[in-house]
Amino acid sequence: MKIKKGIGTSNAKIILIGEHSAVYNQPAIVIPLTAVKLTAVTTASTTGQYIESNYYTGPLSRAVKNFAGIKKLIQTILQQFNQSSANFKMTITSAIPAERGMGSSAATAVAVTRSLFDFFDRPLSRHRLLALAAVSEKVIHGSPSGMDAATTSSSAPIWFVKGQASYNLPINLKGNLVIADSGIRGQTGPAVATVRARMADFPQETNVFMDRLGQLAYSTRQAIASAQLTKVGQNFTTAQLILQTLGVSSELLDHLIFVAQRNGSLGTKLTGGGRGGCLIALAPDQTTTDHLIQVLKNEGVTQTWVQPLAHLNQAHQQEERS
Ligand SMILES: C[C@@](O)(CCO)CC(=O)[O-]
Repeated sequence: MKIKKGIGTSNAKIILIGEHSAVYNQPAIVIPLTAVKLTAVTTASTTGQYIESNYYTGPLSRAVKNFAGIKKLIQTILQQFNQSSANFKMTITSAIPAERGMGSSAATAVAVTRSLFDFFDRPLSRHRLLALAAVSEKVIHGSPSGMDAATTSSSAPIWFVKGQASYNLPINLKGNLVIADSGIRGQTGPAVATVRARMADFPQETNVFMDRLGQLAYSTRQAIASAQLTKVGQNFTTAQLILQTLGVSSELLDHLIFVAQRNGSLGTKLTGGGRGGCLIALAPDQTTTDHLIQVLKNEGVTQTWVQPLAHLNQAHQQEERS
């Protein structure tokens, strides 16, 4: 007899521009890293509801802390299916490092939702998928823009504005995006809370920064479409200065970004929630890419990924509109 399996997958995500300002309805440009995947597999069981993953292994009922959002998501889906006491085992395997600004929590929510819908043979619209992913993302920082789930569930780059993902993002760039893990956990929740507090205390000044980040997203969109790699790089660097001023960078990130700039990067910034996690650097060619990776590793970077920018154009052309 064939054993029933519910399978869900998702990708890592990298924010090119628009972290934090997306929470305040400014546009963002976000790409999936389709080579860095997360998979959730649900199978039938006779012994309750069991989770096996890097974050938590054990009965679902006992999951706490960093698995609380996913626990709430699973319970919400089971409730909607009238299957609250269904027995199953879910195995989550991930190549996305946790808490590094690469969308690990949203990717988990997306793959878990897809896996459960597949297991119970239910159709899943994109709209419903994103609404459910928000259930767990809200537990993490209260006011998710939704762009992490929109991107980790996609295979094409996204122009994200006011909760709406658009795949109409023409890309005409050569060179490489180098992604480097500082090795320090990012802190999306505290970073979002810092910006929220700043917005409450200094609304006018903080809104100026948000507007500027929004303008940089529009400018980057234009530069991406018209092969202006240098302009994209300048925008990355300007965005980093604003993110630093907002208090979401860190000494280590600032140092690594400085090193990348000194070694051929056309523009370098943190990516994701910040306070740790990853940085992105724009390399115009393979020699610069290899050099950047070497110098960043010499400075203690723990892991690097390279996204060829020309591939983003192909992904855009095969864009999904489900
Ligand atoms: C910091 C933030 O802008 C991106 C986190 O990857 C939060 C969000 O958009 O939900």
